[in-house]
Amino acid sequence: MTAPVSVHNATKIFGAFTALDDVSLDIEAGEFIVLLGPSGCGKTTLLSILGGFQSPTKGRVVIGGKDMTSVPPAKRPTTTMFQDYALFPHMKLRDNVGFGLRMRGMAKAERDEKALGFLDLVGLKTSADKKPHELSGGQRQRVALARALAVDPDVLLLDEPLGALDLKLRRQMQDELKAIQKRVGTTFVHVTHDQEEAMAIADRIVVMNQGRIEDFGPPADIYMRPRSVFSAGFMGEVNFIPGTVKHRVDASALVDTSVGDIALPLKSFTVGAPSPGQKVTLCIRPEHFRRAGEAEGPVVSLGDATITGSAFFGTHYRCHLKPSSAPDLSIVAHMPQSADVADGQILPLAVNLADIVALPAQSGRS
Ligand SMILES: Nc1ncnc2c1ncn2[C@@H]1O[C@H](COP(=O)(O)OP(=O)(O)OP(=O)(O)O)[C@@H](O)[C@H]1O
Repeated sequence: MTAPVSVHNATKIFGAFTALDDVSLDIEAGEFIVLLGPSGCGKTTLLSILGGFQSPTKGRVVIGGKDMTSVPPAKRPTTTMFQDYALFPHMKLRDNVGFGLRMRGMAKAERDEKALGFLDLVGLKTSADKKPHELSGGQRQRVALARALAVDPDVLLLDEPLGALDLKLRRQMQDELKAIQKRVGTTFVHVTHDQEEAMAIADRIVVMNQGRIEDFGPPADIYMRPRSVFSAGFMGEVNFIPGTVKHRVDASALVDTSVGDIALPLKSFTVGAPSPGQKVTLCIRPEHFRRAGEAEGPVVSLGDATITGSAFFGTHYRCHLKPSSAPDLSIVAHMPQSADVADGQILPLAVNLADIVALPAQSGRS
C-alpha cells in the first residue's frame, strides 16, 4: 500500500527553541523523499511528527487524505525504521520479519509465507533460518527493512538507516533501497545528512536548515537550480560571487561583480525577478568553468586567473584559482585530465551563461 503525505504549517517548539518553523510539504503516494540537512536542522523532529512520536506545537499532518495530527503511532499507516534497528538476537530471520504480523494476530502459516516473501524481496530467503549474529551489517539492515515492510505500511519513515554502515556498503545499500522502494511502491521518507546519499536515492529532496525548508525538488533541479544560497552550498561544492543588479534590459539583468559586469538572462534568477540595486550571489559549480575559447554557446569571460594549487581526482583536476581582477576571490574549478595545471599557470576563465544561478544574497542562513 502507499499514500500521499501532507504537512501543513508545522511548528515544533521545545521551551524557547524552535526546532521546526512553519514547515509545509506535499509528498505524493509512492515517492521516495529524502529529508536532507546538517545536524540539528529538524529532520528527525519532522520525521517523528509524521510517525506520531511527537506532536507539532502548531500545524497538521495529513496521511492518505486523513488528518493524523492527534493519532498515536500504532494507529497510523506508518512504520518507522530507526538507525538502531535492533533485531531480536534469539529469533530466526523469518520470525524477526514476521514479528509485527504475530503482534497483529496473523496465523503462523500465513505470516511465515509473508515473511519469506519479504526476505526474498531483500535477497535473504535462503537465510530465513539463520539468526542475526550470522549476518553482515548490510544483511541485518536488509532484514530490518523486510521487517518494516512486512506490516504493509502506507508510508515507511527511515531515520538514517544506513548511518552505521561503512562507506562502500552504504553506497551498495543505497542502490538496493532505491530498487526495493520502486518494487514495493510504498511512500518512503528517509532522513540523512549525506548529500550524495540523498542524490543517489531520492525522487525529491527536501533541503532543511534551522527548522525550515530551504529547497524541495528532484536532485538535478536542486543541484542545477538551487533556490537558496544554503541549498546551493549544501548540495556539493559551489563558488559564490557577490554582485549587485545594475539594471534590467529586456529579458536579462546586468550584474556588477568583481570579475566584471555580467548580463544574465532573467531565467538565471531562480527566486523571483531581480530589481536594480539588489544584492545577489552568483553560484557557479566547479565543473562549469572552462578555458575561454573552449566553452560553447553563450559564454561569459571572467578574465585571466592564476592557478594557486591543484589536486588530481582521477576524472579531473580540482584547481584553486585567483582571478587577476579580483585577487581576494578564491575560485575552485575542475580542469580536464589533459590540462596544464602547474602552479602559477594563467588560465583565461569562462563560464556558460546557462550554468550561472543568481540568488538573493540574503536568502541563505548558515
Ligand atoms: N526533546 C527535545 N527537547 C529540546 N530540544 C530538542 C528536543 N528534540 C530535538 N531538540 C532540538 O531540536 C533541534 C532539531 O533536532 P532534530 O533531532 O530534529 O535534528 P536533526 O536534523 O535530525 O539532527 P541530527 O542529524 O543531528 O539527528 C536540535 O537543535 C535539537 O537539539
